[in-house]
Amino acid sequence: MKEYWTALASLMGAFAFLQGVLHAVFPAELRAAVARLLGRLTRGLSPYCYFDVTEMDGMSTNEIYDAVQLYLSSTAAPASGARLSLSRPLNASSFTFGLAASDRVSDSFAGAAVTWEHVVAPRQGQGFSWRPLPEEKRRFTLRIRRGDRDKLLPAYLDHILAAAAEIRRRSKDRLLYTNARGGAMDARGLPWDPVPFKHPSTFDTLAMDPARKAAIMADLRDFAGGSAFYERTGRAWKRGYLLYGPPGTGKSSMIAAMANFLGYDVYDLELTEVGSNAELRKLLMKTTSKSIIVIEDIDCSVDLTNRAKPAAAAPAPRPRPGIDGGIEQDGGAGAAARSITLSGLLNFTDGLWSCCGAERIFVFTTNHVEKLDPALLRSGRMDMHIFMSYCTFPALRILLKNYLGIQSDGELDGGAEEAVLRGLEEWVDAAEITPADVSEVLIKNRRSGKAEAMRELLGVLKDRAAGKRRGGAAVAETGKEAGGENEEEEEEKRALESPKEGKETAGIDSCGDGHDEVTEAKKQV
Ligand SMILES: Nc1ncnc2c1ncn2[C@@H]1O[C@H](COP(=O)(O)OP(=O)(O)OP(=O)(O)O)[C@@H](O)[C@H]1O
Ligand SMILES: [Mg+2]
Repeated sequence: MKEYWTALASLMGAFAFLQGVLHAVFPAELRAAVARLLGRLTRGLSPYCYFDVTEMDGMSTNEIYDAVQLYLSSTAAPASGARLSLSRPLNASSFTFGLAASDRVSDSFAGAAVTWEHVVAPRQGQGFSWRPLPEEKRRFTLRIRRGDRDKLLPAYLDHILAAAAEIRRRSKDRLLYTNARGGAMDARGLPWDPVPFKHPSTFDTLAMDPARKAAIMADLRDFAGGSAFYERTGRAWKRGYLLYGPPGTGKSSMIAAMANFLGYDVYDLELTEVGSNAELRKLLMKTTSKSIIVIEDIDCSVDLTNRAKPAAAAPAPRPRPGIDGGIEQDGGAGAAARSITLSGLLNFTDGLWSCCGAERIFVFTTNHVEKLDPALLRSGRMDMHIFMSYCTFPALRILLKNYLGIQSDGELDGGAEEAVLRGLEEWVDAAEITPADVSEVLIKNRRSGKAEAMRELLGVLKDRAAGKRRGGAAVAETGKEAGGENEEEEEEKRALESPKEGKETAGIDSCGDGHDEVTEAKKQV
């Protein structure tokens, strides 16, 4: 036994000596070349071929990497002993399984077995870069048999991309992206910050006229399933919606309902954070398909009334980190080139750049549609103009259902409650109350029981209608003093005599078929 240990020790000594000599005699480059050659030889003899899916593709993120990660976490079977990393993004409702570094999972497709390995290596030396890169290099390596290559590629990758898209759509968690960093990119080359989007608004809870709601839902359904139609007609697969109306009528709630209905992510584009048309284009290019790109309060964001000249009166974008990480100063000679113009925005929604992805919806909201440039409202840009009106009786019924659980008249106890409901029907239009205000009253009083809550609401409606009537009379009086009443004011006064006749109609105007005009909120008072 002793001789055995002595022989082993001298063998190891000889090996260490030989290694020292090799290192001294052969330079590092030569040794690396030999290692590469050996690697190539063994790969040449191997029955498998390998494909790397890296996390970063040059300076941008690789969509296939994200898709593979999502697909593997839900479908592939971890090899025995594999380690899965578990994570849950802040506020997300479910866990995400990921493959830990250097672990493998197996999968099969079209009768062929494949293996995925997750390889994580530290990034060596950042080198020169406009922005910091992730500290680790990550990639998935796909191993398939040489004979299966034609059968699997590209069909297997298409399958993974489709499956990942479906998983994303099914998952309850939408993502809400914001561009709070201006155009500055993060380490993965994205100018958008995602947070889980869990807005509970749906078309069921949205208070608006059921016929109009059904029309919007049908339009969205047609859009989402319209891949063949858009291809056949040569149209870009995108659609624009303009939501307009007073504050608190449900414009933002409608956007959330749209996202939840279609299973799309939402990009909330803050125009005041965007310094130039070029930056706007970059933001657009970094949005994914199946998404809703929202610009809220478009009339307040930037001055968009003149196509030709840059936005001189626009709120000045604040100094912010530029794309290359430096601080951009606004003002001076380059300021004009660094502001958003109407034509820049039109290109964003309608120009060639708007087609750099598919299945995207643009939604603009405003409280003052009359302030918008007609060019922005032209058909093809905003295909559907949706007026979000004050609360009507059908909308009020939905709020009564949401907050008090009143589904139908049959649930009301006979005379008294029924009478209050009829009172609500009679006064709701004249009160010109927003669904937000109705919701407030119902939330405040819901603990006192439905009868009491409805009575409170009726009181509020009557007070408001009386307030409007007083306001209207004062206007009429001023008119008289100024030289006589005109016919319109006469009519207004007459209408206020009876609340039922003072009614605001709401309209949806689908302009996709060539109508140019915005449906105005017609006040028939
Ligand atoms: N049509 C509606 N249906 C259901 N709830 C509504 C509706 N409109 C408003 N609400 C309620 O009022 C709140 C405010 O509504 P929302 O933010 O959607 O209004 P908005 O039209 O976007 O207002 P703003 O113009 O000020 O942005 C919502 O959280 C929701 O609870
Ligand atoms: Mg809003």
